[in-house]
Amino acid sequence: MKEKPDGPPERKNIVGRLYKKDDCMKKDARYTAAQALLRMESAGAYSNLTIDSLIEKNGLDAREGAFAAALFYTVLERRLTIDHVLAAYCARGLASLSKPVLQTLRLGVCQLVWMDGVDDYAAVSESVNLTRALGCAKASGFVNGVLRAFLRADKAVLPVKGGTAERLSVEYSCPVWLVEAWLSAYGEAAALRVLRASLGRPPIYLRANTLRVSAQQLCERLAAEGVAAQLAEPPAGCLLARGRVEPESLASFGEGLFHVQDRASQLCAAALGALPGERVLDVCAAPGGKSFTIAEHMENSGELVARDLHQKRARMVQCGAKRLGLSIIHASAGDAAVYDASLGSFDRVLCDVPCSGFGVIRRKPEIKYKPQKSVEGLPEIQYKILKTSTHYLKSGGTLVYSTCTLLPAENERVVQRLLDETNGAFNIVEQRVYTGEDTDGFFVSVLKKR
Ligand SMILES: C[S@@+](CC[C@H](N)C(=O)[O-])C[C@H]1O[C@@H](n2cnc3c(N)ncnc32)[C@H](O)[C@@H]1O
Repeated sequence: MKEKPDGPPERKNIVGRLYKKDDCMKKDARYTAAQALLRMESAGAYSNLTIDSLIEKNGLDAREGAFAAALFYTVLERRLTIDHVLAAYCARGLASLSKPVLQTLRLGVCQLVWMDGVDDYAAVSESVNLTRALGCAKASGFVNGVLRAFLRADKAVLPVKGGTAERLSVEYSCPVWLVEAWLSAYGEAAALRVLRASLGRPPIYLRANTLRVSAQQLCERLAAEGVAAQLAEPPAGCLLARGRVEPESLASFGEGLFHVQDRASQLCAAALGALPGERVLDVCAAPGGKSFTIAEHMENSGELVARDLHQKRARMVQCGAKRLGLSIIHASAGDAAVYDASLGSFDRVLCDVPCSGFGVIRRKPEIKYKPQKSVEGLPEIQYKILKTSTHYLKSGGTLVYSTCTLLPAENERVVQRLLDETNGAFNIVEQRVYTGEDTDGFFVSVLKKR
C-alpha cells in the first residue's frame, strides 16, 4: 500500500457525515486518543497528564472519556506489537508514513484486535473518518486499504524473525534490549512474569494511616464509601482496592486515613525497621509515600528528615504529611549527592534513588520506550547518592537502598560497588528483587553499618 501525500482536508467522509475540524470531531474519543498519542511523541510527556487534560479540554463525557483512555493506553502499551502487524501491510515501511496517519493506523489495529465493543466495520470506517479529521484526507484510501487487508488476512500476524528476545519483544511490546537484559538477569520464567505484569490495569494498593485507623477499620470505612477493599498483608496496614477507584476523591482520603502506595513500596518502608523515637533520614523523599509509612511505623514519635532535590517536590511531602497528621516529618530541599553536615547523624537512612523506573511500566507505559542511552548515566548518580548517604548513618545503623527498576546495573551492582569500596564497613542484611505480578517491580537492599 502507498500513502498519498497530505493535502487539505476534505469535508465529507465515506459515510456522508460532515466534520468541521473544530466542533464535533473535537469531542470524539478516537480524535482525542490520536491527539494524545501525537503529543506523547514529544520527549518528557506523561501519559496520564496528556490524556486527562485532552479529555477535559475536548469536553468528553464519562463514557467517551473512558473509551478515549482505553484506546490511548492500549496503543501506547502495545505499540511494538501493533507496528509488527502494520509492517506486513505497508510495503514502504512505517517510517515513510506521516505521524497522524501512523497513529490512525495504530488506533485502527487496536480497535480490530483489542476493543471487543467495536465491530470491525466501525473500526475501519471510523479510522477513515479520523484520517480526514486529522487533516490527511488523501491518505484515507490508504488507511482503508491497510485495515481491510488486515481483515482479509483474518487478522493474521506474521511470525517474528529472530530469537526469544525478538519474539517476546513483539509479543509483549517491549524493546529488545530490555527483554534481553531481563532474560539475562532473571532467567526466562521471571522475565516472562515481568513482561506479563507490564501490560494491563495495575492494582491499587492503599496504606492505612495506623495512627488513625486499623487496616480492618479502613476496609469498613471504604465499604461505606462504596469502595470494595481487602487486606493485602503483609506488610501490616496494606489494602488492595477493587474495581475502578479514584482514592484521592474519597472523604476518607481528605480525612488522612490512608495514602496510595504500591505493596512493594510498603514492603520497602517496612524493611527499614524504623522505631518510635529514632532519627530517620529519607534522602529522596518526594512525593512522600515511604516517608509517610515510615513515620507511621515510628508512631509519629522521633524525627523524620525528608529531603528532595526540588523545593516544589519537598513541599508535596510536607503537604501529604500535614493531611496525614505526621508532625515528625520535616521536609526540605537538598541534593542527596552532596553531604550536608548540618543534618547530623541518623539511626536509619532511606535511599530511594531516582531510577529508570522499568518496574512501574504498567503504571506509566511510556517508560519502556526510553532510549537505552538515556538510562546509562543513572548508576553513577545512584552510587553518589548512596555513598553520600552512608556518612549520615550512625555506627550500627540501618540503610535501605531501593529503586523501582529491574536492571542489575542500577540495583545489585550499585550496592556491590559500595561494599567493594568501603572495606567491610557494611554488610547486607537482606536483599530482594520483586519481579512478581502482585507488586510493582522493585529492588530493596538492607545494609547495616559496622
Ligand atoms: C523514586 S523517587 C522517590 C519516591 C519517594 N521515596 C516516595 O516513596 O514517594 C526519587 C526522587 O528523588 C528525587 N531526586 C532526584 N535527584 C535527587 C538528588 N540529587 N537529591 C535528592 N533528591 C533527588 C526526585 O525528585 C524524586 O522525587
